[in-house]
Amino acid sequence: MVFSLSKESQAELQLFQNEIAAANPSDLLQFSANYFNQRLEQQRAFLKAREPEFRAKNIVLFPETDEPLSRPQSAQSQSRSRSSVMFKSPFVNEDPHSNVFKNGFDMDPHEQDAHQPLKEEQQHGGEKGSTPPLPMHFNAQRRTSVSGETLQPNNFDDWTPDHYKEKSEQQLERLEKSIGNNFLFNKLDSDSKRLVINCLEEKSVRNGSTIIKQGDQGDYFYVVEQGTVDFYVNDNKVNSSGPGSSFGELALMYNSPRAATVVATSDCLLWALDRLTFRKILLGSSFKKRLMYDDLLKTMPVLKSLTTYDRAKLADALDTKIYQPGETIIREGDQGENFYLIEYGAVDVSKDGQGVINKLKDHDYFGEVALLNDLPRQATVTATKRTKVATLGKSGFQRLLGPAVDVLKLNDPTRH
Ligand SMILES: Nc1ncnc2c1ncn2[C@@H]1O[C@@H]2COP(=O)(O)O[C@H]2[C@H]1O
Repeated sequence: MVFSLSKESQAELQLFQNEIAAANPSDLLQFSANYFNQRLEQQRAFLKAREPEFRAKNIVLFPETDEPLSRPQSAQSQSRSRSSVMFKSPFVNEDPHSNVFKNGFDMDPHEQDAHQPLKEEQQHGGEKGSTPPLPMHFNAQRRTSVSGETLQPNNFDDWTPDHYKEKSEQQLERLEKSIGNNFLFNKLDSDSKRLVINCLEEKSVRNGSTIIKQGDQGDYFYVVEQGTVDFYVNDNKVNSSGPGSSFGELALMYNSPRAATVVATSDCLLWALDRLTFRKILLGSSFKKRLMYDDLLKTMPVLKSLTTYDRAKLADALDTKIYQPGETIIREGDQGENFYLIEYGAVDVSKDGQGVINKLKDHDYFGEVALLNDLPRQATVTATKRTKVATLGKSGFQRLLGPAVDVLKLNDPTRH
């Protein structure tokens, strides 16, 4: 028998496959559990935000029992205890003549007749302002959590976005122009992007006002539409930024006090996203690399001197690579382009005529000598086990390692 997957299932699997390819997870099952948990939470969040619309149509999203969705039933369909309905993503450009949608669920063709009462909604579900149809056997009350990772968001089963408000066409147009291309939003799928945009609150701030005070608890994450801001750590100015930039993520990511004071240096127009929506929607996608590399960077002795902010910026610039036993990672005499941090595995460092001169393992680093001294590679590095490394390009190495560069210089094996 040949099983064929619906286009929706194929699209969902493709997304998942892309995520795996990008993350190269060492614990595939935990990664998968977290990934699908997050997808489910995002879908719930979106539906919860629009619950009043469903209620107005007598559709109960959150039934008391573990039964699937209850809905107004025709005499014909009342005898059926379980039913399937179609979830059309309201965030994508759907073809009104098709019942297959990106990031949504399609109707099981054998079950269509059993759902006359929903037909009208199914037909109009993609139009702006209409109530989105639901996935098959949907019950928003079921628990979603499966995570075992330290930085996973809290349990949000009881979470409803507090500040959800559909933006006007005019606001959407402005947002699209000003922050639509910001890297934070580009990484979101269309459902999540729309949810985040509708949870943003507009804030006008006068020149000279303090927007964030170092040491305070984190409440909002900010994106700058207009104006400029300065950052101060312990009263020393460390940074400035302007339109299109964002700030205030660290305290929300790490549940830590604000790491800097932020002061407006002109009248500013900001968009603020509340802590829970940030953690729920943005954290797992736009700040994924930071979550992914956080444990590695925190435990690397050479990076001990970096602040949370430095580590976050460093993580943004890292890429992952896996090498098989016997593979050459660096060849003596080549030009140096990358610095390497070993997440796990083992490598031999060897020199022509001398053989193996060093053995490195988890949380060691290599590739710094050529970059520090602007020299060709001084040794060959070969994986002796399956080895996962985080790589940092030359410009990132010079910009982002901050005080860790002094430690690298002190440890430079060619220095003496
Ligand atoms: N050098 C810096 N150190 C710490 N935070 C900084 C720095 N430069 C900019 N920031 C931003 O200032 C924000 C203050 O609030 P958070 O700690 O939540 O997140 C911080 C960062 O987004």
